[in-house]
Amino acid sequence: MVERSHKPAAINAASGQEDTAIVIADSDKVTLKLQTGESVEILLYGATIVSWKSGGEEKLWISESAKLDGSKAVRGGVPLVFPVFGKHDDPSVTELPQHGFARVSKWEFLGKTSNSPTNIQVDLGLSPSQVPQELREKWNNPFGLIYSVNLSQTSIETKMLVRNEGTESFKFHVLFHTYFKVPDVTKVKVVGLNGLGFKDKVASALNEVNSHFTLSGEVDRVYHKAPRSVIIEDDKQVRFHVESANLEDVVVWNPWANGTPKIVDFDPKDGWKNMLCVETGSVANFQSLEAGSVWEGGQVITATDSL
Ligand SMILES: O=P(O)(O)OC[C@H]1O[C@@H](O)[C@H](O)[C@@H](O)[C@@H]1O
Repeated sequence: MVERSHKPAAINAASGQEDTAIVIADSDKVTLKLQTGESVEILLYGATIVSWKSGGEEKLWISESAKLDGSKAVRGGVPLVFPVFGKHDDPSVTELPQHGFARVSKWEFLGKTSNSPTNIQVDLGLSPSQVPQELREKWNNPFGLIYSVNLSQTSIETKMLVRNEGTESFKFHVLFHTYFKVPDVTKVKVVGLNGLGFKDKVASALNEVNSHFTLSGEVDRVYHKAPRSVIIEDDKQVRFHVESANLEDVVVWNPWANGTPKIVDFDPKDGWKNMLCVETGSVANFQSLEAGSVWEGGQVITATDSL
């Protein structure tokens, strides 16, 4: 149970009238719905956002064979990366699996923290007792996470609060691993990352073009000290605006045709054409958190084609 001074009252069932925003929570999932039709679905497993609908359309890509039963991390939506990004040789995290344990732990629904007909927010919490035992032993730090998801008519906001509840400092990575749904990734431009230093995790074919890049092959890049604002657009229009707060890095990932056959739960295999991960986080360096301290970072994603 995550302790907090102003813990909201949990709601366990449909709480709204038909003319207002509602939150529906069951033992596996929390659903937020605005009266204007927008919605978000969050699995308690991993606190993974598995659907975001805005303007009548799904905005997130999710694999047709994604496991939604808590048997493995969800392939798609917005999985959460904590306390390590990828695999890392730092002794404090080296035993952990790729991307840590937040995405494979069952979170607690803490409740609804704001609500109007056009805006609704829920909080979810994770503490060590909810982390699978074998993983908890590999990162034995007393911590509390509070993950807030806020839905409004054209945007979602995701915020992570990390609290050190121990007597010694610890370090961590955190990342919102967002799978954006796009009509044709070969036409996508990511605007805002030009000229930045990055770590290339594959020797990829990537065409740098002035203030943006287009994709023409597998890409897996960690852009360090990225700007707060990144835009995903294609030949037709700006699709998404991603605005981050207190997050230094942006990861861009698409496995392309050669990469998807190696990912067992990636379906259809040509689904890479319709997805792009643009992931805001703090992963190039560790954040260090003193005993008793709190860190917070987040992002707002606006679906500009719904405006
Ligand atoms: O297959 P996973 O563990 O969900 O990771 C997917 C990808 O996640 C990205 O964030 C990483 O940069 C990639 O290297 C990785 O392949």
